[in-house]
Amino acid sequence: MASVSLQNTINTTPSPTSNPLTITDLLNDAIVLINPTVKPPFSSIRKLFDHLRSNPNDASALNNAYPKRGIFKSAAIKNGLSDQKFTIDLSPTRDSLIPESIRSTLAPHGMEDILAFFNNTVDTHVSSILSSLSKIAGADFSPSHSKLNMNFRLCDYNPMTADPTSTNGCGEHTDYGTFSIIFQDGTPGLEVEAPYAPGTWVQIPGDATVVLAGWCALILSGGRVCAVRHRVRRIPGVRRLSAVLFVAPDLEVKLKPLREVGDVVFSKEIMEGGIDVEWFKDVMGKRWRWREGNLELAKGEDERVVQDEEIKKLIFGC
Ligand SMILES: O=C(O)CCC(=O)C(=O)O
Ligand SMILES: [Fe+2]
Repeated sequence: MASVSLQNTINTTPSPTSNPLTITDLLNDAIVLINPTVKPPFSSIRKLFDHLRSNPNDASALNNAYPKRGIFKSAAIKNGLSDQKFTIDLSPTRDSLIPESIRSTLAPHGMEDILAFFNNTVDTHVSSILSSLSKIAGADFSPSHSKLNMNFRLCDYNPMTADPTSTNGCGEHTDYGTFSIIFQDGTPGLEVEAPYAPGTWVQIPGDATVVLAGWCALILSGGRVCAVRHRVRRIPGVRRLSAVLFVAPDLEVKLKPLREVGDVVFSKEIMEGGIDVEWFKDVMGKRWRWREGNLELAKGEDERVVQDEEIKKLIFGC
């Protein structure tokens, strides 16, 4: 993505001196930093996580509103190998399934503020980001995003997990959808891989709000938009909160380039439009739920396969 405003405070691993590229070179085309008009209500986010952890009945009632996957995920309490974080996964659909009685129980614990924040962010930012992506792609993204397929995620990188010493907050991955907006509470930890220097991780300042693109944007744009790998490193003993808005194409959209392909070679399946967003989300979802500790793989499924490698095979055919 274009026009990245990067400060000198961004550090890379390995250190910038060992790399001939400047920081701007490293992340240009990868992310955009925005100055959001609406700030996340981090005190409400903290309150809601604390409430759900100390009131298991309310947590179960919330999860029963969406029994397919649950809403409050706390596998990291028991699993020291998964991502060491708790999450609350909301969406407009999930929101509409939460019974009034649970909503009013959770309202004083931050829920209403949080939903209002996400709805406000959608109204303020989504269509302008879709227009920017359309410009970069040279193709209109709005028809494939007419229903606004979105998810709202809250993350709590809490020191009180099964492995308090682990630095793994969120393993490296690329989001499946079109773009994600990541809001942070001021605590660093988010790192982005430089697209033209694989293996070089750039630390994003903790107060930055970042827009990064996912696999669907790369495919729809014919390779003109980068899908950006990122991860979160935990600082042991330090709590970090984030709020993420994920935007993806409508579920029935065929995932193929909207115009002729740029410098990228896509698999036959992609070029023929054999994969739709719903199927792709399902395949991706299985891997990320495993990484997050919320899914056991079936016997014979290879736990060592890295999510991004599997997905690259599907998209690029090798
Ligand atoms: O917490 C963050 O800063 C990023 C989380 C993330 O990348 C994700 O949940 O996909
Ligand atoms: Fe992500």
